[in-house]
Amino acid sequence: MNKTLLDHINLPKDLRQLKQADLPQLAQELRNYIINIVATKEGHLGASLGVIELTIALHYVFNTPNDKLIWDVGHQAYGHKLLTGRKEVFETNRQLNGISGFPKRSESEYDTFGVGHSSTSISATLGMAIASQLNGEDKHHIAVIGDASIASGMAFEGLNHAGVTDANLLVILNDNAIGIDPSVGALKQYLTNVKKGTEKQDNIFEALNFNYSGPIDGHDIPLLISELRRLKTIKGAKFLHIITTKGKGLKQAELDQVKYHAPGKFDANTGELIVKSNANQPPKFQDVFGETIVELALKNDKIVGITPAMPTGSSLKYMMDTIPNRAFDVGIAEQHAVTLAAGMATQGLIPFCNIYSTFLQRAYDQVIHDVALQNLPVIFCLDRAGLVGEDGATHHGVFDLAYLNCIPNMVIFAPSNAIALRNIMYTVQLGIDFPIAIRYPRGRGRLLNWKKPFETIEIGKGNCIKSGNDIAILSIGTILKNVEDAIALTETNESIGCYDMQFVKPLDENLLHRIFTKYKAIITIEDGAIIGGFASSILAFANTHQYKQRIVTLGIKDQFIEHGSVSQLQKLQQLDTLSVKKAIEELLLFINNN
Ligand SMILES: Cc1ncc(C[n+]2csc(CCOP(=O)(O)OP(=O)(O)O)c2C)c(N)n1
Ligand SMILES: CC(=O)[C@@H](O)[C@H](O)COP(=O)(O)O
Ligand SMILES: [Mg+2]
Repeated sequence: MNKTLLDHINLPKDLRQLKQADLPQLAQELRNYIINIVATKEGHLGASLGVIELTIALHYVFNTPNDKLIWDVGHQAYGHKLLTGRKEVFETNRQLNGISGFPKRSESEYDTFGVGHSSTSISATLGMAIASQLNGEDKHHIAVIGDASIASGMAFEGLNHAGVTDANLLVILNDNAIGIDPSVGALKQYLTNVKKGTEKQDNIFEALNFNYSGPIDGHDIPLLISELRRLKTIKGAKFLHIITTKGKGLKQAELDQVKYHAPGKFDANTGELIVKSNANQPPKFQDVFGETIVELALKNDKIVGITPAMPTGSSLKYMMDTIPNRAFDVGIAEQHAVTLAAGMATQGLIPFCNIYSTFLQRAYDQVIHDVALQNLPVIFCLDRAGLVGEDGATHHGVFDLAYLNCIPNMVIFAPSNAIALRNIMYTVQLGIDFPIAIRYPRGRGRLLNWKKPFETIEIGKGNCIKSGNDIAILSIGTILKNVEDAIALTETNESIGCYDMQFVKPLDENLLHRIFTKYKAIITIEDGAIIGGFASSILAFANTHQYKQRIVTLGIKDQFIEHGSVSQLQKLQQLDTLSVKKAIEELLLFINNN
C-alpha cells in the first residue's frame, strides 16, 4: 500500500519538511484519520475537523513546542495530537488508560496547558508570554479560541490585561459562528457584522489595543501560512480572526453541527449516525429535567430556565422551543447565569438555573455571594453530577456535594431516580425560601414509567428502602442502584438496611438517630468526593452525637479521576456493585469478630 504523508509525520519537525503544496493533501489525510477513529471510538468531532488547516499551519510556521500553542477547551485538538506524537495511540482516545480527549501537560510537551473548561487560553497564554519576557526568552505564544468561548468573561479579562502589556502573544479567534449550540449574544452579532463587512463599526479588538487582522478564510492553507508568518514578525498583542466551518470535510457534520459536535458512533464512509433505538429505554435524566420544566412552566408563569451554553446537553432546549421568552441561553457565562438567576429571584421569578456540575465550579463566588448569602430561592439543577466517563478529569462532577455542603442556607438534594427528580422540581416551584441544588448524573436511570402524578417531597427527609439488623447503608443519589444490586447479591440480605437519604443538607437527623441507635455499623456511599461531601456530614453527625459505630465511607477518593467508562471508573473507585458487596461482607465480618 502507498504510504501517506501522515505516515511520515510523527512530530511537527517532520511536518516542516513537507512542501507547502503538499499540505492540503495532509489536511485531507488528517481528516480521514480522525473520522475513521472517532466513528467507532466516539469523541468530539466537528471542532477538530474545522481547524485542521489551522493546526497544520500553526505547527508549520511556529517552532512548537518551544513556541507555546494553547488550545481553548481543547476539544478541537485531535489534529494537534496526531501531529505531535500521538498518532499511534489516537485510537485509545478518551478510553481508560488511553490518551485524554483534551490537551494535557502530562501527556505531551506540545500540550502546554491543560484544558477542558473554556475560555482559559488567553490568560494562560498571557501568563506564559509574561514569563518569557521575565526569563529573557524570545518565544511566540499563541492562543486559539472559539467564538463561543471568547464571549466568556474570563476571556475578556485576559484580553483586557493583554492589551496593556507588551507581551508577545497572538490570539486566534476561530469563528465558526457556533459553540455546541449556535452562538448567542451581542458579540455574536458583532462578529457576524464584521464578517459581512456591511456595517462600518469600530473594531472591538483594536479598541483593546490588539493588532487585529482578518477575517480570513481559515481553510486556506497558503493564506493562513502567509498571515501567520507576517504576524510572527510583529511583537506585542496580535489578534487574528479566521472564519471556519465546524465539521469541515464531512457533509453531515457540516449540515448538523450540533449533533456532530460529539456524534457518538457513525459510519465513517457515509457519515450517517448509528442511532440506538430509544424504545423501551428509561429516559435520560436530562430529558426528565427538560420535559418536567416545560410541564411545570406551562402552568406556573413565574418559572424561568437558564443555561450557560448547554441547551441541547441539558435539554433546556425543550423549554426554549416551547416558551422562548422564559428560557435563556446566556452563552458560556456560568458566573453571569448564577447572578442573573439571583436577580430574577429577587423579583419573584422562580429561576431554574441548569449548569453542569463541573462548570458551576466557575461560579462559586456567585453561588455564595449573590445567592446563598442573600438566601435567594434559586433552583440549581446540576447536570452531569458524579462521574461523567470519557471526558475525564476536567469534567467529572464529583466536587459539587463538597463545595456546596459548606455554604450556609444551601439545600442539597440528590434524587435517586427520575421520579424523585421530577417531584423535587415540582416541590420547589411551589415556593421555597432558600436556594437549592438538585444534582443528577449524565445519562439514563432505570425507571421506564416515570411520568407519574406529581407528589411533594418533604425538605430534609430521607427514605428507608429496606430495613435490616446489622449494617445500615446510607446512600445519596443514583448510586443507590449499585447498593440495591449489591444487597440483592449478598447472602445475609436480612442484615442490611438501606436508606435513600436524598438530602445532603439538611440531613434527616431524626432518621439518622433511629439508624445510629439501631445498627451496629454504617456504610455511606456517594458518587462525589468523600472529603467534604455526604460522608463528612455523616461523620460529623456521629461525632456530635457521640455515636461510636464503625463508619465505612465509599465515594471518590482524594484524587483526580481520569477518563474511562463510568462503570470502569466506578470499579476503580470501589463504587460498583461488586465492590459495594465486598464492603458489606468485610463489614459483616468485622462486626462478627468484635
Ligand atoms: C466553562 C465551560 N462551560 C461550558 C463548556 C462546554 N463547552 C465545551 S465546547 C463548548 C462550545 C465551544 O464553542 P467555541 O468556543 O465556539 O468552539 P467550537 O466548538 O466552535 O470550536 C462548550 C459550551 C466548557 N467546556 N467550559
Ligand atoms: C468539550 C465539552 O466540554 C463538551 O463538549 C462536553 O464534552 C459535553 O459533555 P456532554 O457530552 O456530557 O454533554
Ligand atoms: Mg465556535
